[in-house]
Amino acid sequence: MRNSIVEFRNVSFRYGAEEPWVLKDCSFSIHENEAVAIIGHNGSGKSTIAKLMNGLLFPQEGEIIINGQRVNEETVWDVRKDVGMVFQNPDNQFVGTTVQDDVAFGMENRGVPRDEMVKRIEDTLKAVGMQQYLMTEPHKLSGGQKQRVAIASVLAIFPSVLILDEATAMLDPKGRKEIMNTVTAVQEQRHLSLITITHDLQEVVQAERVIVMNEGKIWDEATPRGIFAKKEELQSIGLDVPFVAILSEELRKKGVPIANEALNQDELLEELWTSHLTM
Ligand SMILES: Nc1ncnc2c1ncn2[C@@H]1O[C@H](COP(=O)(O)OP(=O)(O)OP(=O)(O)O)[C@@H](O)[C@H]1O
Repeated sequence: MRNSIVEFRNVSFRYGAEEPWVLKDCSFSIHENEAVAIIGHNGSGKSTIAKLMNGLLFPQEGEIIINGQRVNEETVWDVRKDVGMVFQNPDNQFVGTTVQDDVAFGMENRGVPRDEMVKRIEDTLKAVGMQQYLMTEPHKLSGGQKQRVAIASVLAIFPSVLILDEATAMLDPKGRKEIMNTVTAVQEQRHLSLITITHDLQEVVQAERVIVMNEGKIWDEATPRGIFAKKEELQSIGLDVPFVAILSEELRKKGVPIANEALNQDELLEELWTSHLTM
């Protein structure tokens, strides 16, 4: 069993005493080197969870433990070293005038020695395929390149957890795929826990586990296969399911014996081939 890196224990949160509860009694864990997707309808509380994880917000009830440490005003700077976040809009995440300055910024704030900084800038930009853009001004980069630099800036702090909060939402399908491939490679290399908050079904399918939020509560958590088997229930809470899952269901209704839930085209073809052999 892998160690748990993030633990939410009966967490409830609201943005003000007069505001409605945004999260109510949420408990879950995320383990070392685990890739988890958090999904849910708009306003279900996903981004709030991300902000609670790195101490941008604090819960009114319950507790959040990151790497064994309870998140509060005293531990928040340690926690932020451990939990890196990349947001949706790359233009809001730049502070440096060159790519190099930008990656250096977070390290400067944390007092990383200069030689070490130079090494980390080189290593992290290489990890995200941006080493040739060291001196480029960020506004000259494409959306996907900007997100790669934002990821490098976070990785340079050596977090244990990387949160992507709709970080690929502004990219085209190719750009999304490239970013996710890069992040997956980095996750494996650095044994990171990866939390992807997303509406993109392809990203959900890539996760080991999916946490489904509905109206501020955890509605379910399971593997992508387990989650997408509940097609109608998911649709009833405003969520999409992959097209192959809908197609499989329709084929089943027409009498095609598809035994296992398919998550992509290749798996569905395999299922159809197997059922053809047994018919
Ligand atoms: N700063 C804020 N002040 C007051 N209410 C807020 C604030 N930020 C978010 N909320 C409310 O909290 C609820 C949850 O918002 P949150 O952004 O966590 O949802 P989400 O699941 O990430 O949504 P989306 O998929 O649209 O990004 C929403 O009802 C939202 O209006």
